[in-house]
Amino acid sequence: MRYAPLNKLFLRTFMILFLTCVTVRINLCFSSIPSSLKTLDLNGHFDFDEVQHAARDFGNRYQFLPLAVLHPKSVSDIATTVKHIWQMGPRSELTVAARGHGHSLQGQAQAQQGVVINMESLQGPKMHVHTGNFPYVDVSGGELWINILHESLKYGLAPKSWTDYLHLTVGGTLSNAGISGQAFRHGPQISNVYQLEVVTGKGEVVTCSENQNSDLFYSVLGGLGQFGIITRVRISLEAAPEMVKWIRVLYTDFTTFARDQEKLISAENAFDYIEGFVIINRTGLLNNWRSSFNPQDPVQASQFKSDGRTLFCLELAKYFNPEDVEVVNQDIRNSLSQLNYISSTLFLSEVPYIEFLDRVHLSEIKLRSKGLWEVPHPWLNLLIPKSRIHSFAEEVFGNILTDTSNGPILIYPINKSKWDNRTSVVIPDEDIFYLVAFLSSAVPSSTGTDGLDHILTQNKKILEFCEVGSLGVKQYLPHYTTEEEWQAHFGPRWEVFVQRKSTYDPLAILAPGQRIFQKEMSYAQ
Ligand SMILES: Cc1cc2nc3c(=O)[nH]c(=O)nc-3n(C[C@H](O)[C@H](O)[C@H](O)COP(=O)(O)OP(=O)(O)OC[C@H]3O[C@@H](n4cnc5c(N)ncnc54)[C@H](O)[C@@H]3O)c2cc1C
Repeated sequence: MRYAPLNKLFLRTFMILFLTCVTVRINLCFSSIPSSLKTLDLNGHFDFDEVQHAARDFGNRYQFLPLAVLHPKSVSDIATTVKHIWQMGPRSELTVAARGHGHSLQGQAQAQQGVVINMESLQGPKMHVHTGNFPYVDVSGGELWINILHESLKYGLAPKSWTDYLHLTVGGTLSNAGISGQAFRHGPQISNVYQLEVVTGKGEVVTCSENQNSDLFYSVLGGLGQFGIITRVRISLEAAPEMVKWIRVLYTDFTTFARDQEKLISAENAFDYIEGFVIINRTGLLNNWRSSFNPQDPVQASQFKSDGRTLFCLELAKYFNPEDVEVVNQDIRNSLSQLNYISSTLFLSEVPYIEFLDRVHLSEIKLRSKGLWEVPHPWLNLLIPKSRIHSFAEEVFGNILTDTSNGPILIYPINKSKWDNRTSVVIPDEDIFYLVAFLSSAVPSSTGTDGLDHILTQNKKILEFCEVGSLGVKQYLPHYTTEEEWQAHFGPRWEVFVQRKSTYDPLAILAPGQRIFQKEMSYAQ
């Protein structure tokens, strides 16, 4: 009893000393992270001050401030940085996000208090086009698709599979899939890659392909950046056409529209690009088209009324070279004669190939000039099995949405046979599935139907409808916040995904912005 006060005093002193030591250690640990990065021997450099831009993306809704931005000049800069963080082990919280063009929607290319790697500054070997029977181009993982197009066209060649917008990086789209109107024939961009060079979560530089380190190759394709940073890519090419016949026709009946789309994606050589979009309650639609398209029958087209109607536009393209124009015109007439669109709504245009592929950039320039590009983009991209697309269309285009004034809604079918099930991407389990993309823009601080809250509520209703009806829908560019949701997304492939993570990025250093894993392999909240 006599010694009790003394014991208490000793205990208190000990606790104060202990807590002080822990605090100093933690502070030392955090303050030493930037300085330890500063000691790395790099060709490029770290920026610890100008980091705000890396906390933004196209979605304009999520902002996670990194500790540093690496501007790599070589692959070894990336490998050195990742290896350094890997060697620090679980005692450091540091994560690494490769940032392509930052066109993610919910912070997927960001890293809270981590390192963001600005992939566009990677200056690997110059882009190199190989001609011959199986032409291909070797590019940096941070290269923009528009630059690849320009370079390969110098050799009369071009990649086969695209995204609608080309100011995205190769590494960014290959981490998802890369889908556009050519996917029905060539598959997504991840089906058109021969080889990758990857920096894994341990900082190893590995070359992989179908025959070499194939598990890593397929893990990374569609892998949401979880297994490695893509530093170099070999992309398959084909002969590029000079010109494109670009066609639009309208339908009022969804069943007829979908039947024609499905007929076309199964036809041998009907068209080179097949997409579609939904238009609800739009005034003067065909009149607006006249700035870039010519109506086949101007008088009838001028009498067509789009107001108050739900319309489905089939968008087609046929590639050609000028010397073949007669044959191509005949082919197009034949293909169109087998479709059941509203005849007065046939609109045609003829544009250079490059202009066709880079078409969304024109809209970007217009929107930027009006200050409407850098607004919140609450996009929702869904892959819907063919067997459920009719109930989806009936409910979503008939009930949930009352107009399409917040942005385009794309809808088109894709052949599953063109996808490789060894990649990490998750798609519906049917031979044909539809991409439906709600590409909404929100007016900042609006509380009306063009505001963020309204659009998010609509997205939620759409997702709830899919969930309740068990439509077997998969999100493309997926975004979830709980482990249960990620598990449900991957379904039976979850185990493989986790296994791949523990093989290639066991400390969960890479792509923290996807919020699938947390460092040390525990899962996101
Ligand atoms: C206007 C617009 C149009 C679009 N059109 C289409 C379309 O038609 N089809 C389609 O499929 N998609 C489309 N997208 C979506 C687009 O493909 C994805 O958002 C893509 O991730 C953007 O590429 P990015 O270079 O900006 O990637 P970022 O947003 O920078 O990164 C995306 C993810 O990939 C990871 N990542 C980036 N680079 C690498 C790398 N080198 N190695 C490993 N991981 C990496 C990031 O960490 C992040 O997790 C469009 C997006 C926009 C904004």
